[in-house]
Amino acid sequence: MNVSDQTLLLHLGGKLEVTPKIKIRTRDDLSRVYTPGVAKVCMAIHEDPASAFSLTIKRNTVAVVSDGTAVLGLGNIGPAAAMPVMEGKAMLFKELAGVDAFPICLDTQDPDAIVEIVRALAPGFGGINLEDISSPRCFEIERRLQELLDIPVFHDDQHGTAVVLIAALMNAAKCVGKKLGDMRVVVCGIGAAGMAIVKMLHSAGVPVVIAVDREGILSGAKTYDNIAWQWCAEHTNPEGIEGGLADALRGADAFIGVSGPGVLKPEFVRGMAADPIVFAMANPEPEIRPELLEGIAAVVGTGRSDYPNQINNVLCFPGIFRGALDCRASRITEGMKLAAARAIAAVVTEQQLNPEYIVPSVFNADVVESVRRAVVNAAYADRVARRVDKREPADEI
Ligand SMILES: NC(=O)c1ccc[n+]([C@@H]2O[C@H](COP(=O)([O-])OP(=O)(O)OC[C@H]3O[C@@H](n4cnc5c(N)ncnc54)[C@H](O)[C@@H]3O)[C@@H](O)[C@H]2O)c1
Ligand SMILES: O=C(O)C[C@H](O)C(=O)O
Ligand SMILES: [Mg+2]
Repeated sequence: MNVSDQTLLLHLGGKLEVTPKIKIRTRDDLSRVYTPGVAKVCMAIHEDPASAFSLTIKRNTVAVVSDGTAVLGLGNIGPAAAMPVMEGKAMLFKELAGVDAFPICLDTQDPDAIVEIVRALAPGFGGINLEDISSPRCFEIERRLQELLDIPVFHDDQHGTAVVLIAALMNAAKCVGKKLGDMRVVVCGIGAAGMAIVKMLHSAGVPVVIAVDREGILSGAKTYDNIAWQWCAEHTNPEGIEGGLADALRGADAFIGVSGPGVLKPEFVRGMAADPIVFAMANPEPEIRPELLEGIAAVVGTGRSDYPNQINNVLCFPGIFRGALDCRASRITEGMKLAAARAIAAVVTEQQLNPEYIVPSVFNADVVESVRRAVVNAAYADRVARRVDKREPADEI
């Protein structure tokens, strides 16, 4: 790596800073924002804890928490090396949705310690975005934290990815004239992202899902120590087929990769059903480079910004948290996630939809607002919204 590398230069000193909203010019200002005036505000919150949402930054803050165990597809590179990704996520939260997000990288890989630390730091936050925590530890960490906290705990690599994937699949299916309800879909890489994708494919009505990981097709004939793999063995692959990825893909309508680089070969795609859909979402290097699929696949997407159809959780997490914060949701429900997926898909109009444009651009300003509205409405419908105002809250972000 070169010291003049543009990307490294851009990161000198990090990508974020904290900026006060009020100027302190006089002694009067000082006694209001700080002691003695601030004491009155502290006591107001002490008497009515819910007022923390109106009197502190809690109404607009999200903690982006990682332990550095599954950073992009780079693996267990530790908390310090995870910081640039978490700073990047925090930037996107602010730039795209006005959310004040804090990158927090923890120097422990012990699930009990992570749960206790995040529980203890939650009072100043309106939401917790877990990021790049390896599976299967991530499932337990998320579940336990959501049980302990009354603010949304959302593991982005699971649910953000699944939401955007479902949006992409809805639109890709339209492009090739197929229905989700008739599809045969292969998911490769049953980790954080893969597990949530499999579950959401079920909720979206896909009848045949086949899950593949390093040991090949997950099958009910075997038992697995990994809880995600065991769940898939019991709930997917209804025909009980066995073998590797090539076997799984024979006759399949879609490949969804959230595994690692170079896993998919063009010849496997040639064995798929007519008009194959290939979503190679491993970052930074996908399961297959799109140029290898020219003339073979009907629709191709990756997680990267340098190819068409960027299927990346950045299309979801800013809007879903914007909506959750605006209605003060206590959690993020299945209904809110499906509403977000439909909203992302619907940003691409029938006229615009084509195999190279199935998901909106990250820069499309309609995405966050559409997701926000859909999520707020679903939160009220699912009775997890705690803001008294109805539906169109929080223009005063
Ligand atoms: N595009 C997006 O928005 C997006 C979102 C989340 C994750 N991802 C990417 O998806 C990948 C997985 O992320 P994760 O958070 O689920 O990680 P994870 O570590 O939780 O899971 C990865 C899974 O893939 C499996 N795997 C790895 N190599 C494999 C291979 N050669 N064949 C079959 N299975 C293999 C692993 O055994 C593991 O179960 C990463 O590359 C990540 O960057 C992309
Ligand atoms: O960070 C990204 O670009 C997407 C995703 O969260 C990942 O871990 O790959
Ligand atoms: Mg991630």
